[in-house]
Amino acid sequence: MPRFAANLTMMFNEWSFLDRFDAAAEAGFTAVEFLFPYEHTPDAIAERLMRNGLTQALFNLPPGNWGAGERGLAALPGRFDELKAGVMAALPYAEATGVKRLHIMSGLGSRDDQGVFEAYRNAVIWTAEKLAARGIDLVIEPINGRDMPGYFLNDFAFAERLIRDLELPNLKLQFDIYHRQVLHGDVTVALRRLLPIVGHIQIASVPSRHEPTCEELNDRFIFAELDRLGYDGFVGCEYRPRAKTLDGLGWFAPFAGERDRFSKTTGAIL
Ligand SMILES: O=C(O)C(=O)[C@@H](O)CO
Ligand SMILES: [Mg+2]
Repeated sequence: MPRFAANLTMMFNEWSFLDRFDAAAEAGFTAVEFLFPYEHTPDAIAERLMRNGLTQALFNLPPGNWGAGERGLAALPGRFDELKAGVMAALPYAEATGVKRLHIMSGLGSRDDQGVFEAYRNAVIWTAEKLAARGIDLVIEPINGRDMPGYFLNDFAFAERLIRDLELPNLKLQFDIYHRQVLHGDVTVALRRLLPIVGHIQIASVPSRHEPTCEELNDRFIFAELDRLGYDGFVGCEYRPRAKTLDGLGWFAPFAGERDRFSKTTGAIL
């Protein structure tokens, strides 16, 4: 059974950010993820995780000026110092939450521009090495251009090539099933092939990005396939609820008891 992580940026928006942890645990989630924790202190986030017995599955490194349209700094030549400062700013959050993987967003830019490519490659190498020393994986996620026009990392084959070429043991793929289907399709075969380099998975229905199990893909088949493949990582529920979050959790009901299957202290499957 997949270990689902509620995405607290998209789900449980009926609650204030910190109260979303309590609501997700109450709904049966054992893990959470979100885009950015940086408006809150590391201690405040850690306290909510602890109080609710939740595992922090993932969050993103600082993305630059999000409000001004920036979507990461890695591929932006001339912003390397700022990227490094962002990584350092994220480390106290990683330590407080115990998270084992962080997502680096590439930012906007053309993959055909050599300077942009080199900036991205260097940023990924520097960050992966910095995180390796702390036992944390770095994940990169191809994102489709309909949701994020101009995003540099918009191709699974490119991401795969980079990960395989760099041979950094803690550099992995964030396989967002929603983006994969919009970009290329062939979800199941891609999962089978790429699983050895996958560090995190996310799910939403296609094309609406609402709750899974109701549109283009047979999500239940994919969940069973992840079990068949022996995937033991998290599946982030990165979807926008169609209406109220709790009203849309029918798809999750068969999985909501999973919290009893994991040791809260070791994370081991019981
Ligand atoms: O958009 C997505 O998909 C993500 O996973 C985010 O982390 C980046 O916006
Ligand atoms: Mg995603």
